[in-house]
Amino acid sequence: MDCILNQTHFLNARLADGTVADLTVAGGRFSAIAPAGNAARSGAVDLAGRLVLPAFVEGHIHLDTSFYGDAWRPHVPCANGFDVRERVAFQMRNLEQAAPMAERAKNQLELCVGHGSLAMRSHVMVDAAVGLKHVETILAVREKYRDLIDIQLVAFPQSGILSSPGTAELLDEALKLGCDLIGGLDPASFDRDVKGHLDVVFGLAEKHDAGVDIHLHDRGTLGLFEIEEIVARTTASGMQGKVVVSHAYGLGDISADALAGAGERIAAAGVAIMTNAPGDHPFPPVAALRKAGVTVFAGSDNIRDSWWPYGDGDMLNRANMIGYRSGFYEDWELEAAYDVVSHAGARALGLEGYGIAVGAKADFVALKAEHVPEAVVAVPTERTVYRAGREVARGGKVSFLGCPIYRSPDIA
Ligand SMILES: Nc1ccnc(=O)[nH]1
Repeated sequence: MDCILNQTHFLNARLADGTVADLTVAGGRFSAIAPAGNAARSGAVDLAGRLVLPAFVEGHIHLDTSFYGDAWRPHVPCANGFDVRERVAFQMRNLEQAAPMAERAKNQLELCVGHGSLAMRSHVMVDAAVGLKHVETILAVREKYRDLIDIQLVAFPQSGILSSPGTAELLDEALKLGCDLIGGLDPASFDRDVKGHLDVVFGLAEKHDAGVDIHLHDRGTLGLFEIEEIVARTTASGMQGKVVVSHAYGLGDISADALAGAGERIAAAGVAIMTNAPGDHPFPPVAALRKAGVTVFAGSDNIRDSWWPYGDGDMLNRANMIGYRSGFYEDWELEAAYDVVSHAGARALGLEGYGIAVGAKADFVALKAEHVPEAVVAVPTERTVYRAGREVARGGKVSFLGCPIYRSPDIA
């Protein structure tokens, strides 16, 4: 195979709208999409009716803290109900004996690419104890893999901001080093100072023209109150479309009336909500929020780390979990579950050139399914993943085909 082939044809691609098309890729982007049977055939890849979807969007992961690919670490429950501090203590104890962070991050990253994600957002912890060590390591991993996957990094204050003196300065530094977004963590229950916490977060966002992505585990009306504070700040600082509340468990256990008003306000502020439909936690009502116009997207979150032993880096499986927990049965609902791990994720992350369209990046997955609803319920494992029109993974494994393609100059 010609590794630096600039133009490629893909024949007989089944698109999400049910049509079968021939796709032409030039310079890493789709240059033509025509009804099947029209493309030039020499050197073409026959997709034989496989469903072609844009690569999935892994919208929330922790590349620095997974044990995936390392020794199995049995889960240790919190002593007295969910407690972030306990989870972090467990994490730090175990990380001391774990394989080097770059190696664990690579294992996780290849797991995600293997399943068809070619864009991701990773939170990377910053606190007084670890300083910028995690950020520096994950920045280097991102650089190494930049031609394979697009990675956004969030400077994440895992030990709070006000309760971990020096963290605000470290977050500032992390943004200077190359993090794209500023994170946050339960301003009420963790730092016990919603205003003080958000002052730092939005202050740094403004200073660095960075997006915001806040971890919010706080439940019920406390969680809702914090979301409303974030919504107000977003509007006041003109940051519509650049702010995310991750987890937002509070939206999962409030009354329908409270939710209706909140959904409208969240949508109006352009604040997106990330959920992974986590095990036994209440989670945001995906259908109701989407109906209100909120961008709801998803991520694996933790993969085999201190939080839980689950996680497989497969966003199609995540769509299945989200659909299952949401009680989605009809085709349009299954399509919504798929949207959460694809187009909605692209919108939340502000990705340029996403989709199967002329001019879009040729980052896609070909899989054996009749259509999107079937893909969501069947979660086919037989998939081929293409980055800029070149095969990079097959059957769940990154397969570089021995080509030194990742330095080729025509990949943006
Ligand atoms: N779900 C979470 C993962 C990692 N850190 C957190 O605070 N929360």
